[in-house]
Amino acid sequence: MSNRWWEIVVKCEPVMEESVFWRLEKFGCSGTATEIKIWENENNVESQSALNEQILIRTYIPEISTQLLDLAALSLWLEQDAKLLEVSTPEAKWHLIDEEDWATNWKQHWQPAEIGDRFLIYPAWETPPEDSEKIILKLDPGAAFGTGTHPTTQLCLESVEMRLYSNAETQTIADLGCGSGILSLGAVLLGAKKAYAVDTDALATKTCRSNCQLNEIERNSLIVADGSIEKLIESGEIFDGVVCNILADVIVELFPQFNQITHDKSWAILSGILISQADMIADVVEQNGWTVAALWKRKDWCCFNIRRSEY
Ligand SMILES: C[S@@+](CC[C@H](N)C(=O)[O-])C[C@H]1O[C@@H](n2cnc3c(N)ncnc32)[C@H](O)[C@@H]1O
Repeated sequence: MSNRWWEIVVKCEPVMEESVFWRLEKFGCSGTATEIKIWENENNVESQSALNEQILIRTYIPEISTQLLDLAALSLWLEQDAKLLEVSTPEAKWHLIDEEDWATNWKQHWQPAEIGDRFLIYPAWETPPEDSEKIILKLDPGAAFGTGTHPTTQLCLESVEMRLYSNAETQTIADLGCGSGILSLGAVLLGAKKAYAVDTDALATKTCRSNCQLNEIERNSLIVADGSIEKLIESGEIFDGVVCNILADVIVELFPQFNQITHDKSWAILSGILISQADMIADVVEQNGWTVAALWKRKDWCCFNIRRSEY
């Protein structure tokens, strides 16, 4: 049976070879190989003839075992390793290879899973039980992120459950970087008044819309739009809660605009953040007048529960 693999290519200085191999092995890659390449050092104007020897390390990991967020984390770890060795930052690139039979294979591996106390995530192609006490959230994530298998999604959905525990029907939610829509769907299924989901990836918003239909969500209860925080600002809505599971660097960029879409008692859930990036996020949160209420961790990842008021 064939499936899709990520081909990861790291270009780095030869001195990093061992540490890159170790890092890739720890990440779960197999079949790692090195090619020696010599590039002209275009940045070195003074010595036009100087050559910059770099190596290419090529490796593979099944798509089923990793997600884009993990690959971004890998890239960050490589950058940190290079800093420790005091060499230039390696360039890591990845792409998917071989699509044959992928969907079938992936569907066999993705099974229904409980998240938090209330949710049972069900693949669209399976028949959910009729007598479950859980809220059944049906998903066909397609190519979008958000099956519920990633720790950051789980942490966010558990936080949404906690936030909406007693007052769901009063809450309007923004889902910034919605992917499959799992977080805003979860909020609406918990009884939230309304949710707005945005994503810069048109495939994600398309998937989110079809997941709304799958879960029989009324059109006005979950609005989906292509774009980012500017779409939420344009909506003119002031949100009681914002969920945002994107990479830390993107959160840092977007967070100063959170005050334009929230009121002074709003809350937010931030994830997609490596534990090593928590201090950076806490600083940005506090600099913008928000308070960190709780920090949850799972594996290498963390999730911030924050609020605008001080109490
Ligand atoms: C890690 S996924 C999260 C998906 C889902 N919310 C979850 O928790 O599983 C991040 C999503 O954010 C989207 N994204 C990345 N940068 C963005 C930005 N600046 N504004 C809006 N969405 C963005 C990506 O396309 C991706 O679908």
